[in-house]
Amino acid sequence: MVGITYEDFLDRSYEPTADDLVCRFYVEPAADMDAEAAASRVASESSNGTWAALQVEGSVTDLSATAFDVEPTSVGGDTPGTDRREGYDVGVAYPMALFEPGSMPQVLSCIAGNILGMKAVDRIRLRDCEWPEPLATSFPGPAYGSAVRDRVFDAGDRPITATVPKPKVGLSTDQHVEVGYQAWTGGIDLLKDDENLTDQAFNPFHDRLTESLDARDRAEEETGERKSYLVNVTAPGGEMLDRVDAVAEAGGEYVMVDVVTCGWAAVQQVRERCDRHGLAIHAHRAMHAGFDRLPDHGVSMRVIAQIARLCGVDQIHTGTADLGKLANEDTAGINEWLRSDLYGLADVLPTASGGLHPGLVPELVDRLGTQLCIQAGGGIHGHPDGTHAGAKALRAAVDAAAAGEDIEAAAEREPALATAIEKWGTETPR
Ligand SMILES: O=C(COP(=O)(O)O)[C@H](O)[C@H](O)COP(=O)(O)O
Ligand SMILES: [Mg+2]
Repeated sequence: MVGITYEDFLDRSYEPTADDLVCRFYVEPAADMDAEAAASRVASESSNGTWAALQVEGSVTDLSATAFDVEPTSVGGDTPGTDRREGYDVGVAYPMALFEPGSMPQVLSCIAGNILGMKAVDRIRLRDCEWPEPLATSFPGPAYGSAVRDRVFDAGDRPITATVPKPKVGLSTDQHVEVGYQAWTGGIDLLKDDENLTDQAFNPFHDRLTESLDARDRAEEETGERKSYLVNVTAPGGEMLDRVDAVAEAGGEYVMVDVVTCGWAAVQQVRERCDRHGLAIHAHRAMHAGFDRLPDHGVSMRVIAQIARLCGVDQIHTGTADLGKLANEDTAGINEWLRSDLYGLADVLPTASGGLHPGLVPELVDRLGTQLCIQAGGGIHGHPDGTHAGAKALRAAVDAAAAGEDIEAAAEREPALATAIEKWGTETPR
């Protein structure tokens, strides 16, 4: 390895082996770099090289990555707030031995580490990964994935439904639980905490957990349907694991984790702890847009979803295929990947959320299919007749879409749905 320079990390004739992790990047070289030099720097800095030629005494294991593909491409310009930009599609192959099996933080410190801030490139985005079997199967993957529809509920092939009480923070425990009860008895499957509700004085975690699960039991008895609660266990370190244990003790079926703000090491710990208890994991992706919103930089939502699947979440937010209030990246394509075979690891049930209401359900199901969790907050609690009516409206819209029935026909039977359609129509909110 004596005298190795970054040019040594480019080989256009290299053919990735079955054990290589292949990453696809979008790269805009710095003004004084050509595309091949920039691609070499990406492969170098993300594996075992640096900016300087190295003088190494003795032999070291060669863990160099190889930039094997550098083709002009362009991104952006097709969605509001993005400009069309010209750059390069760069393929980099990483040898398996570079990675610590089963450690997502270590993997990401290679493939999404220093290179994101490297001056050799003006922009760089990790767009996609092809995970080799030895690396993928060193992670547990989800315990249940889309099987939650049968294992936790009796939902068959219809989308499961969830709601997050609004306002997202500020409701007392009693108010929160009452909203949950009204939603459950109106037909919603899952009560869900919001991303910034954890253990605050106005609504403490343990009170909310036990009282919500009591209300769940009452709602199950009243409706004859199975119900569940996505309680947000997000917290630093051991406290989060204690909260996972508390959910199991209280008779919950799921925990919810803010996976990006927590970090992947924490998600891996939660996955391990949930395994002991047979709990499923719902992944909220708050902060993902800091990585994936710009098409020319960061880490794509596609890759974030891949990481989440390997770490073992059962459900994850992947957007609304542009029907809702938040910017989305290829929801349908990401959902397809989450369903695809990955060396026998379980799939992940995608959650569509963010600005949804009953009138959007037919188009949502048309674009994304029924293997879905459909979550509505404002689209339920903003119903003119309140939460219970809002829940009935969403459930009627979902049942109709799953049965291939027109929403108008369903609205004739369910007045709450007619009211929701009258209020919001089929408009996309902002
Ligand atoms: O609170 C909500 C939705 O509330 P509402 O239904 O009132 O819009 C979720 O946090 C967002 O869906 C997150 O976004 P994403 O799902 O895109 O990660
Ligand atoms: Mg939210």
